[in-house]
Amino acid sequence: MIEFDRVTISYYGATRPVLSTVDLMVDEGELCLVAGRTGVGKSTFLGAINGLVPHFTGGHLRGSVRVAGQSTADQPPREFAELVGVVGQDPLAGFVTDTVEEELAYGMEQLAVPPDVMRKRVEETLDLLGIAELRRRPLRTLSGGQQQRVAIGSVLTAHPRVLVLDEPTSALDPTAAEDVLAAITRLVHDLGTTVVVAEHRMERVAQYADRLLYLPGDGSVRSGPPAEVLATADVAPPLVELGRLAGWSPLPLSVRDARRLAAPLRDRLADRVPAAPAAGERRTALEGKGVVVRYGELVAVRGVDLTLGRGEVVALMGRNGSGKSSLLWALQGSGRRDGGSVDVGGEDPGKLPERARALVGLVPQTPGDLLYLETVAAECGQADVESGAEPGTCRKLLDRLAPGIADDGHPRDLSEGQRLALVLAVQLTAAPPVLLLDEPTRGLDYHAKRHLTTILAELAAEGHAVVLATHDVEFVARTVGRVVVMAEGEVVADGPTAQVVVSSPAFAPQVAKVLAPQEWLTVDQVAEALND
Ligand SMILES: Nc1ncnc2c1ncn2[C@@H]1O[C@H](COP(=O)(O)OP(=O)(O)OP(=O)(O)O)[C@@H](O)[C@H]1O
Ligand SMILES: Nc1ncnc2c1ncn2[C@@H]1O[C@H](COP(=O)(O)OP(=O)(O)OP(=O)(O)O)[C@@H](O)[C@H]1O
Repeated sequence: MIEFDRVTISYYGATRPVLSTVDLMVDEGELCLVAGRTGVGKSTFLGAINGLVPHFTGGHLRGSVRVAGQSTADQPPREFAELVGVVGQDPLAGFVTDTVEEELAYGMEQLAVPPDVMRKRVEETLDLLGIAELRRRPLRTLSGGQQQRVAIGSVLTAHPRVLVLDEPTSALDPTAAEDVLAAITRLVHDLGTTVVVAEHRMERVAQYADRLLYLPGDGSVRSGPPAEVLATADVAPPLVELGRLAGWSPLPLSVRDARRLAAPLRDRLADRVPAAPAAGERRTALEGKGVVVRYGELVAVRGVDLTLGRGEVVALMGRNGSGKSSLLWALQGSGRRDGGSVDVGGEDPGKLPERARALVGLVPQTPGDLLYLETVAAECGQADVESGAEPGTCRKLLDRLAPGIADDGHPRDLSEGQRLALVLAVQLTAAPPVLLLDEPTRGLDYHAKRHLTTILAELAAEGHAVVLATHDVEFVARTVGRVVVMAEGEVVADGPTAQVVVSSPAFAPQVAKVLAPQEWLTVDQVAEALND
């Protein structure tokens, strides 16, 4: 169905090609997971399938890419729309209409699908993605995860023969991610749709994949059965790491497979307890009382009380649309706040717009909005100057999160994960007393996330308070000491990580599911216990 014949892709100014002489065949009805470290070229690879690369992104392609026998060189990407449906990394950028319903119908209108069929598919898709209530909503008023659902829905309705998805679950809550993947697997089984999906959170997709396309970073693409390729890949989901640690073969890709192998490991761990983080006496860094955020009739945050201690790293979790981003912006001070108070060291950031950024930093869901200079070096230099940090501070942080980014590159040309890493580095350089991060792991590989965990722990040790709104349960398990869960604008759970996540079907990390009823959260904890 998809055929790469000696494909080499280079961007201008780059020292080496992103892909080099790649030969590859993907059969009809296969579900392929594309994986590799941040910035290796996953989006470039996906873009080549419908000709977006190089037609829209610039760069140069040698060799040929064919889909269902048609070459991408001969036709512009829009001619491929009937054949290849694409969901990009930034849903908002891909929207062409104003409301949810219009967006779901748009693709079908272009293909002249009869109105009665169109109606039916729109209804099915609204239900499938749990967005029926949002049907008349303007797209720009949706939460990040709601937008991502619409973006996926609008492509599914057109029933393309090939579906290309770039990090399709990065903004979805764990349950929604499972639903979307189930819907996609159904298309593969029922309609023979061919699916190519890039995803950093491999734990969400690996078990559904027929094949793994792994980009090691040297321009090649390694292709094979997921468990086989993962045995040596330098990115792997927690289950695979646990399997490597315990010596399981074949490596498990689903929790169910892992549980079957796990009895001996549970026995070895039976008399150990996971090391618990020490919770000391903490001075308050931020106190929010009765915070309310309204958008017209809709109350997004309903009188939330939240106190953050200095030295705390806290995760804010909860379904898409439960009010996490709204709460973060209200706490930061530049977002809406229709009631309640926020106190940071005796000041209210909402009443001091010019001071707000110095008191509370926020990395938004679309981090690129914060970048406005021409080069990576200029952004880093500016961050050092503005924060009074030693020259080179920001660049060092960036290198820990995403190594190898050129100084003279334009932030616009960075991969999604690289751009997020840059914005994180800028904010971490400023290091205000309170730091709020909205979904800070999109586009980041497992190594980058490990470094982020360490950097946040260092900040906490210096007395900063950090809150991350996230759906990345694996990142939460290794990074935070406390989890706050929101539902419909209210806080419904607040406590130590293990207590909140272990027994939750949605928020439990893979290790907890495999080793339950024991309360292990991460592979590192298990490794440490086995070494004792
Ligand atoms: N339009 C462009 N011009 C110049 N360089 C680019 C362009 N697009 C991407 N690059 C560079 O090419 C490399 C591959 O980028 P790509 O977006 O394909 O990576 P990725 O694996 O999808 O990354 P991520 O995991 O962050 O999504 C990166 O180093 C990036 O900086
Ligand atoms: N500008 C707006 N106008 C109207 N409604 C809005 C607006 N911004 C957000 N909402 C709604 O408020 C609710 C909370 O949105 P918010 O972005 O805070 O959720 P979230 O928990 O961060 O979601 P996600 O996990 O998807 O990012 C959602 O139902 C959303 O559709």
